[in-house]
Amino acid sequence: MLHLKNPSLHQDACLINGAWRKAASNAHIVVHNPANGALVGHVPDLSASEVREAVDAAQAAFGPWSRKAAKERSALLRRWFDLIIANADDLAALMTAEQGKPLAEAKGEVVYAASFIEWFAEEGKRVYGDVIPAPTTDKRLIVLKQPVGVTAAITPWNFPAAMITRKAAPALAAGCVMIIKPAEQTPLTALALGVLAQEAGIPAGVIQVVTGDAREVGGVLTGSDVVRKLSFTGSTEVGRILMSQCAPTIKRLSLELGGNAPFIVFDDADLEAAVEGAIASKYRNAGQTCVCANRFYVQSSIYDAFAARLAERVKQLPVGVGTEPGVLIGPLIDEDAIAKVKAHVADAVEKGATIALGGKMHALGGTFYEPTVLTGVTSDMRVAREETFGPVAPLFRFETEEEAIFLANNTEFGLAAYFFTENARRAWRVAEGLEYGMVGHNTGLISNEVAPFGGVKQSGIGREGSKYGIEEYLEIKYLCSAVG
Ligand SMILES: NC(=O)C1=CN([C@@H]2O[C@H](COP(=O)(O)OP(=O)(O)OC[C@H]3O[C@@H](n4cnc5c(N)ncnc54)[C@H](OP(=O)(O)O)[C@@H]3O)[C@@H](O)[C@H]2O)C=CC1
Ligand SMILES: O=C(O)CCCC(=O)O
Repeated sequence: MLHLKNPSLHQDACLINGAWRKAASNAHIVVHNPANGALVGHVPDLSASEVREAVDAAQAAFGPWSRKAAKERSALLRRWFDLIIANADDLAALMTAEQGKPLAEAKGEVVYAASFIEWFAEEGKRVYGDVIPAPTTDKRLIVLKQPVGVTAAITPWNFPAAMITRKAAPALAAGCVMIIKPAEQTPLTALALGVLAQEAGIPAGVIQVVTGDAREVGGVLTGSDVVRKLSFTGSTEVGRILMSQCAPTIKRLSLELGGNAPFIVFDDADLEAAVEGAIASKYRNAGQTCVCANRFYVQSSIYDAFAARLAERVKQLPVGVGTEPGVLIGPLIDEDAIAKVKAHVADAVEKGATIALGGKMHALGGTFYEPTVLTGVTSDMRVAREETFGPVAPLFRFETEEEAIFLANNTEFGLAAYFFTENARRAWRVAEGLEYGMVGHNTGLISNEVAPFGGVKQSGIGREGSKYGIEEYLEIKYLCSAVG
């Protein structure tokens, strides 16, 4: 049983037009704790017509919200930020219960999630237009920035809070309104954020949270011509479907999709720093982030030393239920996730890889998998091409810088890449040669609210966070005024 200081955060209804609503049919979706399968709660399985009510409410809310002064929207967002920070312990407890990540990591995510609201509350006040010198004296040319309108977000289970605020905060700051559909595994954190948004005084219809069957809800949101933009974080496969569903109404899109992040360790790297960077990048959220290192390319002359040290350090990572003190690796989200990890490891071993550490289910069973290091990994293995989304570090060997860059880029994905070298000239060559939206040099952690997050190739479209993130929610209007 989950005990929260503020029990109102544990919602079993959706936020539609300022009211907390269950499905008229009483249908609901059950939320389980991935650590033990226990019931955590349930949320409405809304019908398409109930989701359409949210779209109508958003349409009605857009005008008044967009006409508020940016400073007034900013103050409301700031209040939302303050409430999230004040309720961080409860939000983290909810998150750990439904998502599984260790409590300290969940609290870290709550603070990270809040940081987007704080940042965009400020950025909203800095949406500047332009005055363009006209080619003739009788005209004045002005560029106005205006909110896109009604927007929708479809978000994943791996970051139940941050993937919502990274979308909602710039949307609201820009003057847009947003309907959010969280993942079915982690809707409770999303609803709790809705409770706090309402408490902050954000008006009815400006932010709404709907839960239900993904295809049905997604169908309404993508099919509506009232919804002018969709922001999605999740798999590339679903991103493709949503992109095609948005085509008939020519919606604006932000897509933050799958990755296959390379992590390159050159022989001139600080080995200890590279090992720590590898742990931070690979084992965060038990390997379930789109920016997690997925392929380790290690230069031949240091391969054995790096593998041995990495295995030694990974062995020290405590695995367990996220509420237990000191745990760093929680369970995977569900049976499908475990099946994928097992299949990737089995495929690698069958094709000649060696298990240096782990490589099997953890003694806790369920969806706990041992943090794993594989050596002797080659390009014909599934781990080279597919995102494992689990705590498995496959180590490939390379000889030259050119080869490392070629191998790193040899994928349809292009989200995050990492490399370790102490050589400044090489650092520039490699950073520029990597076909990725984000590159970490001598670090395994790159995410924060002030930097542009996003990918190239089939990892997505658009950027979130940073001064660029708000542009995704703004339209440019050109005004030509004849004065002569
Ligand atoms: N880029 C990233 O951050 C993420 C990448 N992934 C990758 O995707 C793999 C699968 O994870 P999974 O959770 O299935 O990711 P999905 O892409 O299936 O889910 C992400 C979100 O999309 C929704 N969704 C799924 N199908 C549709 C649809 N047809 N129409 C509208 N919305 C839809 C989901 O809803 P619902 O939960 O209700 O089904 C969820 O809210 C992972 O193993 C990982 O490789 C996963 C999560 C995040
Ligand atoms: O996996 C994801 O899509 C969430 C991104 C995590 C981060 O912001 O670093």
